[in-house]
Amino acid sequence: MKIAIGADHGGFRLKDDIVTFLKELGHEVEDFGCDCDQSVDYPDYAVPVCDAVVEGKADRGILVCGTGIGMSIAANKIPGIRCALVHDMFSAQATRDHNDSNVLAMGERVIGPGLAEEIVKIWVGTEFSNGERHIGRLNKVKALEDKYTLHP
Ligand SMILES: O=C(CO)[C@H](O)[C@H](O)[C@H](O)COP(=O)(O)O
Repeated sequence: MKIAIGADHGGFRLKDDIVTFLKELGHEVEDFGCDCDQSVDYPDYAVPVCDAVVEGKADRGILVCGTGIGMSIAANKIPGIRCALVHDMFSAQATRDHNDSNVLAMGERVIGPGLAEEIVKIWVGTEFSNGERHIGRLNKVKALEDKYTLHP
């Protein structure tokens, strides 16, 4: 799988750990930064990761900031992105199974690398269930994108 990844200054250490972990699992990773603790703005790193997913240049995306919240808020503004903020293994499985989430957000200031790696492993390895009820709900989410997207 090809995975795009990005972080702000609050998440780059965990992001770097996840990059190494994903490569060990045999995945291709495109790292959009950042790479140091100089203060940056999370939307600037959410956008290139999400663009890569929406444009089909990456299969999935992973975003890390201090809490994962800022990244998830920014990512979910982008049509086509279903970003899940996850800090437990049950939700990692459920959000793939039920929501077909294509971006995972986590917070370096919330969880440690051991749990984050378990979450990534489950999230990357779980397929969408294709359940009829879930497809119907996702279609309603897509309809919201159309309804609330500003058209010039
Ligand atoms: O957006 C966030 C919180 O919802 C992220 O966790 C950021 O990483 C955090 O806000 C950065 O905070 P800092 O005080 O500027 O380091």
